[in-house]
Amino acid sequence: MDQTPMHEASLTKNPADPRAILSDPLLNKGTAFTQAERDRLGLHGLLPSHVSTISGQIDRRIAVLRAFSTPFEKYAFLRDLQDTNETLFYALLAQHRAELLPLVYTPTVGEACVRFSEIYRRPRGLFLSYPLKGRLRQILADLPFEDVEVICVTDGERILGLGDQGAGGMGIPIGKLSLYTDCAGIDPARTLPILLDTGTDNQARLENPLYVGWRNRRVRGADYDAFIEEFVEAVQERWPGALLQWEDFAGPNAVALLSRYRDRLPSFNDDIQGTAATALAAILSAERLAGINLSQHKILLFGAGAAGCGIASLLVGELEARGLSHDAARGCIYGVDRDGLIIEGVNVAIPGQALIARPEAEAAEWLASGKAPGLIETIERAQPAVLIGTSGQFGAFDEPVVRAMAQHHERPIILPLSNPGTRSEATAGDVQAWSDGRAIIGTGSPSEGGDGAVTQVNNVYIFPGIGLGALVSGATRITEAMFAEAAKALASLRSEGGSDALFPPSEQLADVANTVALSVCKVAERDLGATPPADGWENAIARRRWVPAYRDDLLSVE
Ligand SMILES: NC(=O)c1ccc[n+]([C@@H]2O[C@H](COP(=O)([O-])OP(=O)(O)OC[C@H]3O[C@@H](n4cnc5c(N)ncnc54)[C@H](O)[C@@H]3O)[C@@H](O)[C@H]2O)c1
Ligand SMILES: O=C(O)C[C@H](O)C(=O)O
Ligand SMILES: [Mg+2]
Repeated sequence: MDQTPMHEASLTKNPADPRAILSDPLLNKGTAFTQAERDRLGLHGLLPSHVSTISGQIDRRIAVLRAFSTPFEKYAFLRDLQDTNETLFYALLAQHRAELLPLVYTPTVGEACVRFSEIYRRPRGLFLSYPLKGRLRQILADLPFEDVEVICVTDGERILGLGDQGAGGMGIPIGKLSLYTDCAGIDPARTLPILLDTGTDNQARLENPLYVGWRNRRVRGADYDAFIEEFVEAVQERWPGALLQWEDFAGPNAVALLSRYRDRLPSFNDDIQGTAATALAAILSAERLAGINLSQHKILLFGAGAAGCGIASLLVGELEARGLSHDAARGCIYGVDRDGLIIEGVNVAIPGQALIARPEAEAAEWLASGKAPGLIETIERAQPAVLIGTSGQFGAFDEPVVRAMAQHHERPIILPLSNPGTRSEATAGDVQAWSDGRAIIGTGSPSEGGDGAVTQVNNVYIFPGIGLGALVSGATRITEAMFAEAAKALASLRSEGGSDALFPPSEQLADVANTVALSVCKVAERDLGATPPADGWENAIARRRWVPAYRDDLLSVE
């Protein structure tokens, strides 16, 4: 006997089931289906009577969203909208970007990753779990994701500063790709979030009966590497030329995967390279605001992991470009990690730290106490003009630290970049208060407790434009020069209006993405031989933009 439930049977037996269009988030218009569409597509009865416009829908959705009391509830509401009506989701986001960005992205996306299993409802993107090893090629070949242009992938091990979230990490690629569409106008049908589920070492997740991921400790070493290799080969075969963004991998894997794959496909690590360009742009803006010359000052990086070492590397390149020798450029940068000031031969923990390790001879006096100096001691000795936090250590920039920074500089530049706010080295309000309002401040997450002059220094100012520029120019590689130029392009957007803002406000992220994309296209033309279209890169960038408007060709869909 046929055991198929009746509603499923009728769905499969009738491919023209009118409900199919309502459950396709890229085609669904909800109450905005016109009477003619309802007639033609057989939607009468399936929708309430009122025929809305997209602007009416936006007004209704934003009113409903504002009635929720917590950011997490609002996040779940927005994700649900994204999974049911993607056009409306992006139209809403474009119209209310400043309000919604902190919900679909940092900081709320962090809580959403921690609580991912509680709100998991519908499939989005790909979960490729380790037990599928050996089958990835076939799985990708069989799935109906055609024309994918941008992939964001994580294994969930370093989700913001919140550590290992296993499969819950999927929230991050979903959020990043939402911004590829919102800011850079990449067609959502051409984006693909991927979670490589190689297990989790988060005991709470492993023990939680609700956890939706693969309940296994993390696969490591050669087995892990082979799985990633299989994944990359499968991606290259299925979507040749697609851009692959590595996101929120734990430090050592982040560095290793970038160096293994950066020359094999258009690919970059957002936490290393996107963050570096963002931080450099913030420093270039702040330098002009403070009226200083960076090459005559010291910069202190607190937390020299993937992000910190990426920033160091791009900074050294910038200082060299200004005429400093390699050693002089390195000498401008100090790194303090969990074992104090990073000193050659003493406490270099990862290869990237070697670039900024202080020579042992120079540090001999400092080591007299038998221990590498900590943050405050390093500030007192080096008197840096810039302090950057990528440590994930909440409150590490305390009052003595900020006061020490403010003692030697009229306008100290203080950038607690760790996310989310619960992992930030300092709040903007505290930095303002402890520096008597003199500090130039940028925080990774939207600032809480600061006034209007605090900039969100987050790689969302860079990665959408990098991706857009790479796609428009057809770049086969994402190069360091692209990040250096992107940083300069972003810094050039600082308004000279007298405010302390380092970047334009988030409302302008679409313009920012265009500017960054243009700088990438120019580097692709100069260094990779990309050919500009006859009417120039700007027009090519503008032409590419997907806009969140309902399709008006549904009446002709067969
Ligand atoms: N604002 C942004 O755009 C942005 C971008 C990337 C990363 N981040 C944030 O930066 C943080 C770090 O990211 P990552 O990818 O570099 O991670 P990571 O794990 O590679 O690096 C963190 C570093 O901090 C060090 N650290 C830990 N405890 C410390 C302590 N008590 N004192 C000094 N150093 C300590 C670790 O040893 C490690 O070197 C995260 O919170 C992340 O959210 C922000
Ligand atoms: O995701 C963000 O908000 C920025 C960055 O990529 C991070 O990992 O913190
Ligand atoms: Mg990240």
